[in-house]
Amino acid sequence: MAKITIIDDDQFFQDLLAENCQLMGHEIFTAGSISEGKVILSAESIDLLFLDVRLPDGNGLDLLSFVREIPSAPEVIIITGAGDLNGAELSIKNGAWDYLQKPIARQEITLQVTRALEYHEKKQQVPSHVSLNRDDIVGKSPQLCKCLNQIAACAGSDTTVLLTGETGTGKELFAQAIHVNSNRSRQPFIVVDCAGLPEKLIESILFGHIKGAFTGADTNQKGLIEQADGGTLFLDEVGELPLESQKTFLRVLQEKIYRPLGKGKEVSSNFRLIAATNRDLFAMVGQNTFRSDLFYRLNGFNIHLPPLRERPEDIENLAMSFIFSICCREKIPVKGVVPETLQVLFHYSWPGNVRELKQTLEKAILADPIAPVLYPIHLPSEIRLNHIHSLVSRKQLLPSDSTGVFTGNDPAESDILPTFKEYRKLYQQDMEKRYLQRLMGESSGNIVVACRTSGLSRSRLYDLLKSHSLLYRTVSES
Ligand SMILES: Nc1ncnc2c1ncn2[C@@H]1O[C@H](COP(=O)(O)OP(=O)(O)OP(=O)(O)O)[C@@H](O)[C@H]1O
Repeated sequence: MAKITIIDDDQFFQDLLAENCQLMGHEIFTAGSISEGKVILSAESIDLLFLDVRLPDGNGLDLLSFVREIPSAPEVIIITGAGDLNGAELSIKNGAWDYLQKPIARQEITLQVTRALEYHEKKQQVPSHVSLNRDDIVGKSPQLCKCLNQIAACAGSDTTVLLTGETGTGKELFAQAIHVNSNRSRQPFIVVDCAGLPEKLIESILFGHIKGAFTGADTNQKGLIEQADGGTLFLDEVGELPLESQKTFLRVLQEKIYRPLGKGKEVSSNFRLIAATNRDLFAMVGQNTFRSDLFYRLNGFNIHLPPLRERPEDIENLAMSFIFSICCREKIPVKGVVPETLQVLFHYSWPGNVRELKQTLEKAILADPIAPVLYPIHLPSEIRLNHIHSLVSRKQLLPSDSTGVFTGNDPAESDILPTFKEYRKLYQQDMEKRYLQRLMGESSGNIVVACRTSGLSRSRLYDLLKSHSLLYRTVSES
């Protein structure tokens, strides 16, 4: 049994949430304001906090810094009304577990409580907890959390870090996060693109030169190694370095001294080294295409970033975050997404990983900037076709259950394409049924509340419930 606090001044919602969590076997503490909430949070060892944004004595998000200092480190689920999305996004970046927008279905509450408490329990088992500024890193799959914990463990030291993983998994993003979380964060983060270094100019680019060192050297030029002094040197795509250039790197990485071209004496630079590659450096050492001494110099602390297909739980969060940031950048209203679109994204294997997901959403949004919602039709055809093929191969072809209600499999994917009218009817029935289920759940069966929320007359609502065979114990008082 976990301890859950609900801070919300909406009595109806507070009761609904409390009842739901009690049924799950948890102990509930409720508060209607920030000040009442603080009293509970100080007195009890709380595991999960539901926090409303608009509270009578201030903005709920202001409580987050207080919550961060609580020894039990509760998970926080932000409750928002329409229009609070900005603050909610910010709270996620500040470590909140998730945010839910009212009205919220019971199933959604149950799922979030289960997941957040599972995560909280696992987190308690990690012996030392190091706080981490995760910046723009989105995702909460166990695989990603493991990498974040590794960052937290190594950021504070000067250990050399080797980031490995397929293209687009976020190696550069993680390298930046290590820098930002280190005590060098106020100093430069210098990227060396090892794949694009012209072999002939490599020494000049890395070590710099003084005026007159060679024809065309008209001024003194600082090299990347000097620029990284005091900060972090990030060797991106280090596996692409030709053997000859590897030798040039080795000495400066080992001894941190170098000689700018044309200069008589050597100079030193104090940098922290991070490298990244999508190649298997160990195998390359075996094939004599990568120097073993350089490999062991780089491989101080290895963080392997898993491909997106191995952590599909992150797809939805990444997609929502990208849609939000792309729409803000384009100065267009933030688009909604239908579950079918997420399903297509979910079933794709993303060989280009997070970068490909981001570019796909960029294309989808820009293809129809004024559409308020992203439908599967907005996605590139190869990704949609991939989804259709996977549906077909799983033989999910039958559209209806015994009541004739569309059950979630798309009839357009079945062997026989239905007429447009049939297709629309199946979809409409499914939508109606889902809406009514949620409506009645959130109204706790109160027919007056359900009519007010839905805008339906009492007789129309009864007719609809009957036609969908939805039997509810209804309450009539207002
Ligand atoms: N967990 C994440 N959260 C948010 N954005 C991410 C995440 N992972 C990757 N990205 C984004 O995906 C894109 C690719 O990431 P990045 O350049 O760090 O990948 P990479 O592994 O270094 O790729 P490459 O090997 O091709 O250089 C960037 O726009 C980055 O911001």
